[in-house]
Amino acid sequence: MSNVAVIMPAAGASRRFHDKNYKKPFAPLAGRAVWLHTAEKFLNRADVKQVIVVIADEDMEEFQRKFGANLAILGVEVCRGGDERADSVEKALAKVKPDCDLVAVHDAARPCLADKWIDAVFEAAAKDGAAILAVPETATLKRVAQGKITETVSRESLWQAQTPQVFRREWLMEAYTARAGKAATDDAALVELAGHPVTIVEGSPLNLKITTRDDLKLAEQILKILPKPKLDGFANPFAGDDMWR
Ligand SMILES: Nc1ccn([C@@H]2O[C@H](COP(=O)(O)OP(=O)(O)OP(=O)(O)O)[C@@H](O)[C@H]2O)c(=O)n1
Ligand SMILES: C[C@](O)(CO)[C@H](O)COP(=O)(O)O
Repeated sequence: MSNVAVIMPAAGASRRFHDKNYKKPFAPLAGRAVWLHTAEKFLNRADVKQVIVVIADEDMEEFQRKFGANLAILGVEVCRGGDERADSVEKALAKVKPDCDLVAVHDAARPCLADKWIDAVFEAAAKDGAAILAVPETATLKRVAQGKITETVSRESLWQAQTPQVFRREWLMEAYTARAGKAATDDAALVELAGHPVTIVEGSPLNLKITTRDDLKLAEQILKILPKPKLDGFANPFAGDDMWR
């Protein structure tokens, strides 16, 4: 069995979420914060040895006030994020325990995970060194400029990357060392650049990234149909509190 460290980026600005009360990782979803739903998917796994949630500087004080006691119970570590998602991952990567041979990066904004998808991408990464969940592109894609279509882009062989994205620790370290501040909207892009092949594991459109308020409504419905993770003795720290208001 691999020893997996999970990095959960939750330090974004949630600009597209347009909620004056909450950033999306902290928004209430079926009675608890989005990030807690996401963390739960990993916390009871025997192969997960470390969970690091990445929080923006501006949110750290409130986050610790609200969740500090539960973080200790759950063994979730906290790390300060950076300006870009890749900066946040890079900061957390420096805290990954050396005995973790795999590192899984999973958006805190993707709470709708099923164990079978995690199992599949972890297994593929253990075998191949790098693997990500993704779904085949099913829409017709248009390139647009000034509100007009300039090109219809073939969707042939196009997949939508998701997370978890899972890598041998040394490959991900190497990729981030070589990054030199380059922008990257996912971690696989940096591992590809470092010359390592990344295996695609077909996931599900249900593994939704919460980006807008409508996505939150969708996530609530999806959670109803996903198998629930078992989490004995977990106190719900989000007891309708208004800490993010
Ligand atoms: N500097 C950043 C930017 C993003 N993220 C995290 O990376 C995940 C995916 O990013 P995205 O969905 O783009 O979140 P935001 O950047 O917050 O969204 P927006 O672009 O609407 O501001 C989210 O869990 C987000 O919190 C992060 O940890 N640090
Ligand atoms: C990592 C990711 O979820 C894969 O689809 C996506 O790239 C995150 O992009 P965002 O702009 O940071 O949401």
